[in-house]
Amino acid sequence: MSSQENEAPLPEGWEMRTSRSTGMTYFLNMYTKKSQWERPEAPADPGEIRCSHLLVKHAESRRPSSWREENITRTKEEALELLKGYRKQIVANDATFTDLASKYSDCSSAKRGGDLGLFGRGQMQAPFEEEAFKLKVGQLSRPVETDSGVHIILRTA
Ligand SMILES: O=C(CCc1ccccc1)N[C@H](Cc1nc2ccccc2[nH]1)C(=O)O
Repeated sequence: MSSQENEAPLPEGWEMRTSRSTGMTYFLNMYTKKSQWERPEAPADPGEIRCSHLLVKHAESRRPSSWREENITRTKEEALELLKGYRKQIVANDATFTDLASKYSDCSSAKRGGDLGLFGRGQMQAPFEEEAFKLKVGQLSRPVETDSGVHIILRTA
């Protein structure tokens, strides 16, 4: 075992193993149970994560309609301003994410406080996935734009 292998701690979610057949060191992703020979440089991809989101749609949204508003006419800029206001309230603890998502999210997940359940890569629109998989559990994203509108995302698991 070279000195390099037992030096700096491994990124989160990885463990070092020794192959029973070859005695070689390999690295195991503790979430997906996938192994690799190369020493990982980044935290292990969790495979699936769980998030809630608050979506504010606008006139250019793919489907400018929701349970809240049959015909959504606000501009993208107005949507972003609204969303920043909600984010500020949440960060200042003046309101909870669940409460604001339930009241104001233009996604059907509003009925569940914005909860989208567990999802893996390849299931959500790319900008949403990219931001969501960067979040640590409990972390709230900055505003993210998708074809659906503008979102803030809370990673819950
Ligand atoms: O696509 C859905 C349903 C999403 C959902 C997933 C899992 C559980 C519950 C809802 N709603 C769209 C709005 C929308 N666009 C999104 C893009 C990314 C993530 C969630 C999104 N929600 C819409 O209503 O136009």
